[in-house]
Amino acid sequence: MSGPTVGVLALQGDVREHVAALTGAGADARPVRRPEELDAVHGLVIPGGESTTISKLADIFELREPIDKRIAGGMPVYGSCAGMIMLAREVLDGRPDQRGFDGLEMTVRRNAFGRQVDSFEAPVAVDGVEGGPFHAVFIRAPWVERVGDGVEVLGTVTEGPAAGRIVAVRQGNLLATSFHPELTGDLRLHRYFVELVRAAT
Ligand SMILES: NC(=O)CC[C@H](N)C(=O)O
Repeated sequence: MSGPTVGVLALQGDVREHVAALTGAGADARPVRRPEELDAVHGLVIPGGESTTISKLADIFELREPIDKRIAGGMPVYGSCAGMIMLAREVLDGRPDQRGFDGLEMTVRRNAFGRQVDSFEAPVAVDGVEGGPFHAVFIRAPWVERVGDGVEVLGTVTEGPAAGRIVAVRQGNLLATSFHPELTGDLRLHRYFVELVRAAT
């Protein structure tokens, strides 16, 4: 059986890595830059990168409204790092003009881990994903400061100065992680997402 068609929002960020990970996870993966390309996919990944830039380009490429509509219609979306910020209803320490999609009922803090741990790696177990903790890579990552009703916390940092911080969440078909599984060759999270897309299609 061929896999579901999954797009990667290709405005800015590590698009190629997500396309490769999704392909490895069995999806028919492709970049999405135009509304017509969005129409052709059953799920969408918002990559890591720079959320302020992605926000600006989403308006310029006229993708904001179509993406919000697809989210409202139940399309599965997975955001990693900047993608998590783009999927949050509220952003702390964001730029005043940046705006996310109508995504998860949560508040994220941008660049939350601060200078000392700007970039770091830590084991993170994700509920629903078997095989032990992820070797999670954080690069100027956000954390989740508050979750609303209906948002499931799937993973927290378990050691070091950031212990206890929420870094993986899910609300219905929306999934977000502070870290970048697309950079470590661990396909489990992309497989989990591709299954979600398959189930929703
Ligand atoms: N690795 C990343 O995606 C970094 C996110 C970036 N700091 C932002 O605010 O969008």
